[in-house]
Amino acid sequence: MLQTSALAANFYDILVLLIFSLLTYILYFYICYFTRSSPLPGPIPLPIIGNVFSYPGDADKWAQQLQKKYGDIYEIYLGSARTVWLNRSDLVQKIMSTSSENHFRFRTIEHDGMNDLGMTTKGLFFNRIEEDALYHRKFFAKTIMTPQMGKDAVDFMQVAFNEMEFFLKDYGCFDESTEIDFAGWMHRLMFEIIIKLTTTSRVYALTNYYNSLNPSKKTLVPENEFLNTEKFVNSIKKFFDSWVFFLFTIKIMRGIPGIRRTRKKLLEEKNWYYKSVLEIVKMRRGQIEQSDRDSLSKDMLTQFLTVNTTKDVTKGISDEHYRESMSDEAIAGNMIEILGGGTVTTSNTICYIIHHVAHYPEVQQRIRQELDDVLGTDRDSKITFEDLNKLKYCEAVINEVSRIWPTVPINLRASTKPDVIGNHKFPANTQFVINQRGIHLHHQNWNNPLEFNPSRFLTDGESKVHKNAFLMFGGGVKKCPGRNLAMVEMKTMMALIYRKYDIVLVNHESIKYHYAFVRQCDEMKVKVRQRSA
Ligand code: HEM
Repeated sequence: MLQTSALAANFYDILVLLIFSLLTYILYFYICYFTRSSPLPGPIPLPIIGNVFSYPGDADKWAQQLQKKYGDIYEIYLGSARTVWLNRSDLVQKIMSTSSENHFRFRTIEHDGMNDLGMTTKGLFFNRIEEDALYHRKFFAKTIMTPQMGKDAVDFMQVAFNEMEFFLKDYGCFDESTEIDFAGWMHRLMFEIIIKLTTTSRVYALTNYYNSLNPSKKTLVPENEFLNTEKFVNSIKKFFDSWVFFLFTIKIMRGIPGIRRTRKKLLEEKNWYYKSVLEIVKMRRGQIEQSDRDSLSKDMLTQFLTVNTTKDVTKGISDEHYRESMSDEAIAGNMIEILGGGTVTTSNTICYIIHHVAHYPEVQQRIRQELDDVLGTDRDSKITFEDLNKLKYCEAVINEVSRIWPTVPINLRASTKPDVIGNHKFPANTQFVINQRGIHLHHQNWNNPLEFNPSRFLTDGESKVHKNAFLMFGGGVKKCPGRNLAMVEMKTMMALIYRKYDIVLVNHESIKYHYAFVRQCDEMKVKVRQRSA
């Protein structure tokens, strides 16, 4: 009896101590919060979890809601980390500067979520080893950014598009009643293209997709490294889902049972993707070892694999810091980002172009006029890289769709030095969130910002006036290194589609998508017809 009451007293003491500690912590938290330097408008955070309880699962929607309520600069706490959200072009000027003095060199501050996902020591996107990331970017400059890459892309896009046409015909897609998921085909097409351009391999992603839709008609696929392209394409989509999960789900929440299961699944998926790419890297290394240097292709994967070896096919990529060859793990880390970046961004943007243009017949008419003028009236003629440079209106359409409905609506940057932005002082290691869509639709930057008007991007349009008001590819030292390739791919695709086909949307109203850092089109049902006019 005595023991029980002693236990109860102990329990009571512990409870009081816990409550006292908790209250002290809450008091301390709010004293720090209300006396913080450079306070900005924003919702009052809760201790430990900050403002994440009001995250609606879509950072783009959240950013627009918050901008309406708190203006062009506000703060949000993700857990205990303060993040500063910027919504006007002049506020991002320093971040988007191309000067070598730009100290906004990382996407995030030290981030336990991205560490958990294994992204902060590899690749480019979230790599916090600055020298590594800068070095990896050099490979883009020597491969993806070159005019030769653009030329190869135009040529191969036409081969892959012909294959897709073949399957669509066989699928009965030109019949009055057949609907196809345009997004599904685009994801496979762009995956095929980026693999071919960066590794020289063919992987037959369209054939595999066709087989998956048509189990009775198995078309044979030649032997290749990426046999399971369906799994690859789905893993790439999940890879981007995992970015958002690990960015916005704070550590303490990742331990809660249901959420812990999601974390586990996403990690498994990412690990499958990484390991599968790693196997391909190892296989290619084995092939290179058996080959003469002169017989090697100069694709991106071969450049990664041979740099600083006796079979080096790169031209001056290595620098004073990098005298070693690149490890298979580092190469796989780069490749998963390149294949991911090269697949989901362009394929989704093409879907959004089709969706928007379908609502503006006069825009479609003008696209066709330009295509007829530049490419002639033979709708099967070969398209060249030089032709694409003349497609100024098509380029304006791509830009206008991306202004109104950017595929990457929100961007991230962390400072490495103290700085002043919008008259507010921020210490080093401040996390900034750039509301790219908010900037694209800001009335201070654009006339009638909600109006869909591609002409604003023509030479005599208004777009040249506004610095940093258009951030389709981001800007500054981390600006998208795939941008030239992406523009070539999208213009080629527009030419291939609009000169020959009418695409009829099944659902005119809304786009079925979810936010995964990239806005991912989940499905876009369309009917495809031979061009009528
Ligand atoms: C429509 C197509 C595309 C869009 C809208 C797009 C958009 C973007 C944006 C907004 C960023 C962030 C830039 C910044 O932080 O300032 C980015 C980064 C990046 N993109 Fe793209 N991108 C596209 C195509 C591509 C392609 C085709 C590739 C690869 C072949 C690619 C690879 C990358 C990589 C590796 C980064 C990370 C750069 C770094 O962190 O240093 N992107 N992209």
